[in-house]
Amino acid sequence: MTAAPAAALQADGVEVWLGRRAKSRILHGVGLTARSGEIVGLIGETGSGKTTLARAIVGLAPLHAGTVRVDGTPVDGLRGAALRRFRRSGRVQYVFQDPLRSLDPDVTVLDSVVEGLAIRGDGKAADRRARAVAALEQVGLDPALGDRLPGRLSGGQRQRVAIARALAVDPRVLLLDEPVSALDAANRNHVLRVLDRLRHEREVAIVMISHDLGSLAGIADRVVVLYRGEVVEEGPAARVLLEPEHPYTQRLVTSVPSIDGPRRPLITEGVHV
Ligand SMILES: Nc1ncnc2c1ncn2[C@@H]1O[C@H](COP(=O)(O)OP(=O)(O)OP(=O)(O)O)[C@@H](O)[C@H]1O
Repeated sequence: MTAAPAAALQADGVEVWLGRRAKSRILHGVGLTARSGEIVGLIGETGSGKTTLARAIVGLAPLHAGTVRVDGTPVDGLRGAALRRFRRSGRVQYVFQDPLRSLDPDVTVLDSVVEGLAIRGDGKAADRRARAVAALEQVGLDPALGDRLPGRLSGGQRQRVAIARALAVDPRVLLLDEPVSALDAANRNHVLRVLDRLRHEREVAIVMISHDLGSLAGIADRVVVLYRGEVVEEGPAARVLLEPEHPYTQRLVTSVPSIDGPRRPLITEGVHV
């Protein structure tokens, strides 16, 4: 019998302390795993530590303890040139909650995606442009929008540009912080369909932080529940969202107006590109 391949992302025992003078422990030994092609929902109330966990995974928040592995290789202890090489490799991509933070307001959409490839040192300039156009098409954006500045796009379009920029470098792991919460229903559904397609086509592991449990019910395979910096429950999306076991998850789920059920079809009409 051959061993199962390592998860694309495996974080174990992640502990993070933050604060300038008086530091407080924000994460208390958190574990998070995502396999290729899997979408994992990360939920929890405001301040539970979701963003901090994503930042710790990409090396933006210091790890006090714990490990982060990508395809089985530890990446948390990387320093100096090794860390720069890992960052440049683009194997883990983090898309901020506000896509404007991921995008330079003075750089056109296409150049912004090209720039992500250039940082990685991928291919010749002409190849990078072709790959950037392909990435925009993959997220359902008309490449004609490539000449626009981010400020002249809708929120949904900007979110897709940020995802295209992250995807262009062929990541193994994509961390998305509230990718759909600020979007209207049509744009939300479009972004969700794009993610669902990409995990199959690109076999990327996706961790999706979201307050929008209805969206997660439609797309996530597994859900991890964070409460005050600890994982209190995790399991298949259907089980966690429809039959939560932990009282905290029960409160979280019942505070949402309606979850129609996992794997409900994503709405397809009214798409704005
Ligand atoms: N730089 C920092 N210094 C000190 N405390 C911080 C810092 N960043 C975050 N925190 C604290 O860490 C805790 C977790 O914050 P975090 O942003 O990870 O939560 P979250 O679950 O992502 O919340 P939200 O859903 O509102 O985005 C909060 O109590 C927050 O105040």
